[in-house]
Amino acid sequence: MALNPADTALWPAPYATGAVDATVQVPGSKSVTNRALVLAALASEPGWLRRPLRSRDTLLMAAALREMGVGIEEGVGPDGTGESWRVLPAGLRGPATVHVGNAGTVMRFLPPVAALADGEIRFDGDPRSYERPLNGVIDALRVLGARIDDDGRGALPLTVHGGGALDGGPVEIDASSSSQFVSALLLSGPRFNQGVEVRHVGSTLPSLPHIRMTVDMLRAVGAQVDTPESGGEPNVWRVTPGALLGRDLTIEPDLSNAQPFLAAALVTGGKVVVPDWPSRTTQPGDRLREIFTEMGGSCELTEYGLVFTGSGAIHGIDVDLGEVGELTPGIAAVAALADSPSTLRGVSHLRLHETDRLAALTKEINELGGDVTETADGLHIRPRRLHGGIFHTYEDHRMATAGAIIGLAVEGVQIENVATTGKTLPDFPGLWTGMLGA
Ligand SMILES: O=C(O)C1=C[C@@H](OP(=O)(O)O)[C@@H](O)[C@H](O)C1
Ligand SMILES: C=C(OP(=O)(O)O)C(=O)O
Repeated sequence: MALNPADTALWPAPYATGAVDATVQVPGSKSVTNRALVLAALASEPGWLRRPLRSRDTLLMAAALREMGVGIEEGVGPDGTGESWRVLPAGLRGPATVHVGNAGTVMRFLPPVAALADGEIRFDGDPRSYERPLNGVIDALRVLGARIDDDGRGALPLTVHGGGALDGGPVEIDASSSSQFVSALLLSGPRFNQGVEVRHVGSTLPSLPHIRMTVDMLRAVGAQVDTPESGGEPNVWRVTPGALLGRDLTIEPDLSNAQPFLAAALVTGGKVVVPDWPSRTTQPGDRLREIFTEMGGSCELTEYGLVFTGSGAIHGIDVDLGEVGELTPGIAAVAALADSPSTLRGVSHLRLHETDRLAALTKEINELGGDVTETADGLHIRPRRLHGGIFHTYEDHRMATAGAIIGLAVEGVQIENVATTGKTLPDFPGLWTGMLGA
């Protein structure tokens, strides 16, 4: 999936001439879709995913599983919608090549699956995927009995020599650079001969809601999981070996991708409704209800969805985003337009995301006239009057949506490569202009 030259084109971010008032149907969650695909592929019977996200990250996940022998069919489910995938698990096998793009979920969740396959599975991806940490998964899989060839950097590219089964058992990892190391081992854990016991021995552990999402989804397909929250030791997760059920799962809207639309209500003093906002969820984006309320909005969660209203005022915030790191770019964009300074903390691991997000946000907001400084673990943002200019995105979907938020309030912002939003949000420009009534 090489970039095509049009991807580097500039997209004039729409400037809002008034308050937005829109209902935005946000596509399915990347994190839920990619976990559901893995769990369905490892199950002992077929399953359904309804309203799955079809974006670059999830299509790469589906393509990789198909490469390893899993059937994933387009389907019309019992609810009559055509928006379904039917997953038919099969004996996982190589030889196969998996292209991970720059999807953290694909590069981390699939090596354990490949270790269960019969044959050689080669992993490759975008240039940035070579720089993103994978050592936690590679080292752990070796301890658990897998044979992996890599170039010694603990990163892509690599080859997993699947032996058809894996011993499993106890393993220690340092997941301070990505919670996805823990999720990856837990997701395949029920299929390891001895299950798995993952002990995080590093300093901080980011993105805990995403680990809870993994645990919840494992339990929903019949796995037995012991966690620190269920009375176990701190930082230890245990998965018992056993068969997984095929389920019929409707994917929730992606609440992190709802962020730019809620931000639009905040920035323009308008109103945005997101239908089907779940009343209970492990998605980190649910924290936006609290964070964006503190920044000046108000929200009401109804049976229909979330109604979010801006007041016309935008306030700065001092907040630890360690649990919800993927919300940082959108919060930084709103903070740059606020009436007081902000401090975003607990997100040093963002330097190893799609791009170095702390450096990228600092540079791009400052080039529009802002005053952002990087700290050891986050950003200080002092709002200043911004001007138009090019907002570079570094092939990072959340940089592009952050730039679009600023563009609502600042005339003349041009987003480089807005197509990069396709990593998790198909047709972002269409949804954005639709929201603005264009
Ligand atoms: O498991 C997941 O689905 C994710 C976990 C988080 O990763 P990190 O823990 O690496 O930040 C998050 O930032 C990413 O967008 C999705
Ligand atoms: C960090 C992110 O993605 P990934 O799953 O590639 O880690 C993200 O979506 O913000």
